[in-house]
Amino acid sequence: MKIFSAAQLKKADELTIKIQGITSTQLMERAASLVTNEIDKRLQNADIAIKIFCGIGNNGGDGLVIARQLIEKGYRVKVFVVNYSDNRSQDFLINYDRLKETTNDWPEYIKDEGDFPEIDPNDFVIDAIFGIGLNRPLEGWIGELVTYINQSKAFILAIDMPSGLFSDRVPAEKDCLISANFTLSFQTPKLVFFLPQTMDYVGDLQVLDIGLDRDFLSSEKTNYELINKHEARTLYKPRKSNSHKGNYGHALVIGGSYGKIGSVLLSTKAALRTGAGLVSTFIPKCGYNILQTALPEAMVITDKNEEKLTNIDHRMDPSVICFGMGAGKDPKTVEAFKELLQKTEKPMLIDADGLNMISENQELLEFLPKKSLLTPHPKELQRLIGDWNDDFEKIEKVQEFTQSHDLVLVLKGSHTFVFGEGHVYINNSGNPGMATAGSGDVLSGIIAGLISQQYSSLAAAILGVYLHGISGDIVAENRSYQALISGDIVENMGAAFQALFAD
Ligand SMILES: NC(=O)C1=CN([C@@H]2O[C@H](COP(=O)(O)OP(=O)(O)OC[C@H]3O[C@@H](n4cnc5c(N)ncnc54)[C@H](OP(=O)(O)O)[C@@H]3O)[C@@H](O)[C@H]2O)[C@H](O)CC1
Ligand SMILES: [K+]
Repeated sequence: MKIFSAAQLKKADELTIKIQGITSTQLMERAASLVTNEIDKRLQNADIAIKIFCGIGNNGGDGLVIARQLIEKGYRVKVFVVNYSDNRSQDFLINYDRLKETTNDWPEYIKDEGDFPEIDPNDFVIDAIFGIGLNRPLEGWIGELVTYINQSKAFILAIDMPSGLFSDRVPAEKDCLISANFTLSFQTPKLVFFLPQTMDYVGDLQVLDIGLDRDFLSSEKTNYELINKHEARTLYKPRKSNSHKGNYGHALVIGGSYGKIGSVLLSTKAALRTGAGLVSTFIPKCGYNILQTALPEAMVITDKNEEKLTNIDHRMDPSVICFGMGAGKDPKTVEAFKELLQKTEKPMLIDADGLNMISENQELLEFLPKKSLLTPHPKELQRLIGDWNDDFEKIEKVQEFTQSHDLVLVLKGSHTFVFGEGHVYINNSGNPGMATAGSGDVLSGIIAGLISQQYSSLAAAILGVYLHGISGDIVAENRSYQALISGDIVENMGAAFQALFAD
């Protein structure tokens, strides 16, 4: 699902009105009706006090339509106009009059702190104060009102955007903005719904298709795409029955050091569970019996050193090398990594200590094969490209870094972001239970397992991240977040592939 900017959505709005021969009032009615239906579905005529705070623009207009429709369905609704300006949008005015024809309980006006209404923790608050038209931080009493609403502890549903949240920048420390329990947003999600600094203001999210012009939505260019099942499914390559393990490549996982052999085991098993034809590992001698016992399906080559990697003489021509997990940072290992880079042409996946070695020896970057994949978590990223002021600057820095070195970068997080070929793919599977030891090793193995099967680095990263998340969701469903361990993600890869095609 593409992610558009506020300006692009406004353009879509205007185009839709023209092409479909409707008025903006009819489009507002259509959009707001979808919200009313979602509310009605969940409330089931519950006798709950609904308090709708309406701005004076079209977000407010939505709120007025929702109020009228909920009143017509018999709900107990009270409307407050947040009178932060004397301008009124056309559609606000039209719906203000329509609301007054529907009820004798006319909207109350809020003009300053003195007008703030009582809000009970059991109330259901609808935030229709600002949407994508927000163009400056909330000032004075408007900011106070938003803070007051948050402090009420009432359930807050935000329409289109939590008020005070910009669609194109993170809020300043002092900014006031609605902290919604739920956001119903129109047509496409906004980038700020997925950034670490802003996603918590959104709460649970549902995107409502308000029928904006399809041609515009499919032809309009954007660098950001949300990856759900539909997008992941299009990347999947079915298997021919007439095939053999050679068709699915031979991955080589290189890593491990004394006491950290488990990470290599997790990556190797994940690559096999993802469908790699053959997987070999190159590890220090201390890991030999462990690997051969724990995973008979994998082959093992050992370094001459007992405890760490000192000379990676693998004598193979692997489809893909996955390097770094558990490798440690001994100078001899760094030297061995450098020699490995210099003799490898095919894209490599570099994770964990491999990333830290590059961070501490940036000259290694020039030896990285093109289209190689880096899979940092935020801390490893900071060591690699330096710090950033906010999530937008972070995205710009990663974009610049990946394009200048022709790399793919997987930035792990509650929404993992995949950067490649100038685009940003935002993963929409996974859960907090996956923040557990070894989860990153498993992800690296999954991605390497896909590259081994001739997926491009970028496709393997996008599909691999999605499947990793789906597998984790299946585990969390059956075992809870707390009990999820990374080996479960490996074991549930089959169910993840099946889930890709379940409707
Ligand atoms: N296609 C769609 O997505 C549809 C969206 N709809 C809804 O329309 C809003 C966007 O409505 P808009 O009128 O453009 O803007 P807002 O309602 O968000 O804001 C109203 C005006 O408020 C002023 N403003 C902005 N920031 C502040 C601030 N910090 N303090 C005070 N006032 C502020 C600004 O006007 P100015 O003249 O002051 O600049 C805004 O214009 C969208 O979010 C949806 O809810 C349609 O209903 C259906 C289609
Ligand atoms: K809003």
